[in-house]
Order: sequence, then C-alpha cells, then structure tokens
Amino acid sequence: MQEKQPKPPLLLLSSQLSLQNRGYEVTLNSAFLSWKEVETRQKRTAANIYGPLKAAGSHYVPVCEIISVQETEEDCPSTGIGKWQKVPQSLAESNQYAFTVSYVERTQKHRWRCSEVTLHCTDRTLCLQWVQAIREQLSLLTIRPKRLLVYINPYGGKHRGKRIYEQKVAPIFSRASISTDVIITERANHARDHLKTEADLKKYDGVVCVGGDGMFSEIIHGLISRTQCDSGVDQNRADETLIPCSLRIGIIPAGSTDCICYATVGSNDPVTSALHIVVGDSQPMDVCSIHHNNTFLRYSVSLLGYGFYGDVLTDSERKRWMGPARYDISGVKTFLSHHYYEGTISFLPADENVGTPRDKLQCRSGCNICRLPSADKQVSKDEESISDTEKKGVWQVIRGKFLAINAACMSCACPRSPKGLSPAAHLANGTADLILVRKCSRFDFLRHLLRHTNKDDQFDHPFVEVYRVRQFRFTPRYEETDSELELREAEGSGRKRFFSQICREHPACTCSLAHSSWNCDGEILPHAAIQVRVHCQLIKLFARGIEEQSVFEEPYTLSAI
Ligand SMILES: CCCCCCCCCCCCC/C=C/[C@@H](O)[C@H](COP(=O)(O)O)NC(C)=O
Ligand SMILES: Nc1ncnc2c1ncn2[C@@H]1O[C@H](COP(=O)(O)OP(=O)(O)O)[C@@H](O)[C@H]1O
Ligand SMILES: [Ca+2]
Repeated sequence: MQEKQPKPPLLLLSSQLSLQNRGYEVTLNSAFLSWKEVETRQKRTAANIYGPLKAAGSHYVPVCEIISVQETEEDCPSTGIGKWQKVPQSLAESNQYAFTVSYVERTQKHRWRCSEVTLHCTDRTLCLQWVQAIREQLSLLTIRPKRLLVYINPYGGKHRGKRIYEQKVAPIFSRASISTDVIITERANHARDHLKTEADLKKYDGVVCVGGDGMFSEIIHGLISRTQCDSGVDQNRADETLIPCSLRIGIIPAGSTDCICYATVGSNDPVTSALHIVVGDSQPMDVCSIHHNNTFLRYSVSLLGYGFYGDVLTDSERKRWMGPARYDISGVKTFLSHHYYEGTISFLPADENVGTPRDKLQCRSGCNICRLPSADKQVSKDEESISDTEKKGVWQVIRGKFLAINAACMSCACPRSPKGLSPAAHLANGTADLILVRKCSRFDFLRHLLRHTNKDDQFDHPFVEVYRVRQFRFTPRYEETDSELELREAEGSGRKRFFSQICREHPACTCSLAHSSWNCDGEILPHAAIQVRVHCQLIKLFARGIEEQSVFEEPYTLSAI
C-alpha cells in the first residue's frame, strides 16, 4: 500500500548541520530527509591541488524508510580528523548536540540493512526541533505496526530461530518502538492452536513467525481458521467464499527452505524481513484450500506436490535430525527410485488476463497483474475476479502416468532454486500454476530438475505441461470408482486388468498403482484424492514483493559527481 503524500512535498525544516565535522545542508520535507555537503573554501583549494573538483555528495532517504530518530548523547564535541581539510573552528567547538537517524539501506540481492547518520547541531533547541519534526512525520505513517505477536519455532532449520530473533530482530523492533509479545513454541501446532482459540488478536497489528515454511503454515492455519470461525464461515464447504484475514504476517526466515519469505521479499535474510515489518509493508497473497469429500484438509501457499516432492518429503521427515540437508539426501534417493503415479487431474483454467505460466514477465513489487481492478475489492475477490467463461466451468481432464504433479500458488523461489518452481507465477492473482511431469526417462527427469537451478526453461520439455488454474482435482488411479476403472480397463487388454487387480490389493507395489502423498508447504497430507481452490488475496504479509533491480541500485543515495 502506498503512503498518501502531498504533491509537491511540503518543506518542513532546513538547517546547516554538521556530519563528521563537515557542513551539510539538511532538509526535511514530507517525502524525504536529505543532506548535501556544503562546499567549503578549504575543500575547493585542496581539490584544485590534488585533482579535478568533485561536487559534494547528496543523500536522500524517503521518510517512509526512516526507522527511528533519537537524540545522541555525546560527552564532548567530535574533533576534526580530515588529513587535508582543516575543520572550521566554529563548527568543531559548537556542535556537541546531535541526533541519529536510522534508515533502510539497500544492499545486494534484495537485502536491506539498517544504516545510521548522526547530525550535529549548534544548539539543543535546534537538535530537539529536528528530532520532533522527524518523529511527527513518522507518526503519520499509520500503516506501521506498533504491537506484534511473535512465535518462534526453536527447532526450525538449524535450530537458530531463538538466537536469530534475539540478536538480529528484537533490537530493530525496539529501535522502531514496536512492542512485542513473544511465544517460543513448545510443540508442533502450538502457534496454530494459540492463534485459533486463545490469542487476543485485537491487541496486535500483526503476527510474526520465526521459522520455516512449516511454521508459516501453522500461522496461516491459525489465522484463517480464526477469521472464518469469527465470521461464521464453514471451512469444510469447498465452495465457501472465505473471509480475508486482517492481520498482516511477518516471516523471519529460520527454516530449511524459506521459500515463502524468499519469494515475497527476494532474500532469506532476517534483518531484511524485520525492516519490511518495521516500515509496515503489505503484500496480499493467494491461498489454496484443500478438501477431500467436503472435509477441509489444509491450506497451501507455496508448493502442493504429489509424486516426486511428496516422496522427498515423506523420506526427509525421517531425517529431520539432519536439518536442511535432509532434502538433498532424500531428493537424490527419490530421484533414483524413479516412481511414477497414475491418476486423473481435472482443472478449471484461468483467463489469460491473469497471465500465463510461460510468460517472461515475473511478479514483482507493484505487479500490474496482481492489481487488476477485479482483484482490488476487499471481499469475495476469488469469486469476483472470475470471468464469465470461467464461471461457466469449462473443466479440462487429463489422465496419465506422472512423475510429479505440482501446484504452485506463487513462484516458490528459494535459495535452492532462485527462479522457483513456476517462475512466472503471481503472488496475488487468484491462480495457481499446475505443473504435470509425465513419465519419462531418469535422464530427462534429471534435466528437468536441474533446469530449476539455472536459467533454462524447465517447462520446455515434451513431457512437461503447465496450466494456470483456479481450481483442480486429483484422483489417483487406485481410488477411481469401479465404474470409472471398468470404463478405462475395457479400453485395455484383459491381461492389464488382471495386473491392476493384483496391484490394487497390494498398495506397496512400485508399479503405476503405487501411492504417493501430497507435500503441502512441507507437511504430508493424509489423502491422495483432493480438490483444490485458489482464494485470491486471502492473507497479507509484511512484504512488498521482489523489488526490480533498478530500485535497489541506489535510487536515493545519489553520489553526484
Ligand atoms: C537433483 C537436483 C534437484 C534440484 C531440484 C531443485 C528444485 C527445487 C524446487 C524447490 C521448490 C521448493 C518449494 C518449497 C517447499 C517448502 O514449502 C517445503 C517445506 O519447507 P520447510 O522445510 O518448512 O522450510 N520444502 C520442501 C523441499 O518440500
Ligand atoms: N516447539 C516445537 N517442537 C517441535 N516441532 C515444532 C515446534 N514448533 C513448531 N514445530 C513444527 O516444526 C515443523 C518445522 O518447522 P519449520 O519452522 O518450518 O522448520 P523447517 O523449515 O526446518 O521445516 C513445523 O511443522 C512446525 O509445526
Ligand atoms: Ca497466485
């Protein structure tokens, strides 16, 4: 969400202050704080001696990226340290009053840092005037959270959640005057149950989870269920329009994959995430609901994968003690086992106005596709953004033998796969990308998998299909009704029917009737036959989507030459 700012920005305060014993023209308007070095006679002379004249640097910090301002206590005035530049006597002696502004600084790979500038004033009244003026501007940013409920999974990833929070995040929250209630979880589903039934949510402006995708999943289950319960919406009905959650969620990455954080922020760096929370970012996000015969099973925001990713997860759960490396070991093992699964997928394709999975354009901060007028409304977004043709329900049906069936509600970019499972998927367009990988050779499957880690197109294989969908259903062959099977087996030979019969009675068999499980954001689902529906913008994160490269190439710190 954008802050409303008057145009042109209103000049609020302008003074000559000093920074590292040099004079600066410091200006605050309703949009920016800026400081620009004032050229001194000495500098001009020195520059003439030592080389070409370099004009002074200008720095601009948008007010919405200022974290805090405080009066700086200094015992004695700072002294000049410049080698050739003599500090004017008056500046050095009289600038013992100072204030420090902390602000967001962009570094490489979408990372943010907390930077500081300390400006010295000639008298205390001026110093306090500056502190007050900046604080007043910050108080107008009502989108910023003041009270947060924090859940820490001490066992996520490399078991560093608690330390990451205490050392890197809590100091930033405290500097930004954000108060927190912190709960360190004692068991799986502790955070979910607390949010669902106990937490006094009115007290908070947001919920923060410190952990991985599994922990985030707990938080959304708690929040979504609570919101539906409070509004009398029955989650078990697959056709219900769900009520969006009002509290924003912040993710401090401390898990194994951290794909939800990586795909919404562009990095899995705890400090960056903390700063996105402090500035009060807001990124809406689609959520899939998963049902089995009108019974609600789970919600998913990242990967919903049957076959390969389901099997990787099932195997990796036994290796939790290994930490994040478990996915690599189980990945290799599952790849070598090369199981395929037979079943039927039916899906409701989305209109092309929400993009296609083969688009070159990716979902980025301020994405136009996610901002389509129909997706703007606060309620019933999923219903209203569906066009007439989609409403008519032209379902497509695909039968086959698959190595993997994946649904990605967003790109699923993560450090392991920087462009993700579906690079063109959108965070908030009300659709998921359904990726079908048909039975192929081990060599071909390996080529497909490896393309997730480089720039090549992982969908550009004859055995891979990808569709942008609003809903889909899957039925594994062994669960298809007798009439469906009989119809299909009538098409095949009697011999095939005989073996199918045997396999159905021996589910451990590794042929086409073997079972897999769904990997739902890193949790194993108990059912193979599921129906899935995307709910447009059901939740909001303290994030802004991945910023375009140009945004973090120093747009505001202009070192003028
Ligand atoms: C043989 C070479 C294989 C390279 C394959 C690279 C493909 C990587 C695609 C990764 C997509 C990850 C989607 C994220 C899923 C998470 O929700 C889930 C749970 O993450 P968590 O453990 O909670 O952090 N992680 C996994 C691996 O299932
Ligand atoms: N205190 C706890 N003890 C054990 N398990 C927990 C605890 N808190 C959360 N969990 C569970 O741990 C699982 C993994 O958490 P997550 O933070 O996603 O780490 P990872 O990314 O390493 O899988 C989640 O399913 C979550 O429900
Ligand atoms: Ca989406």
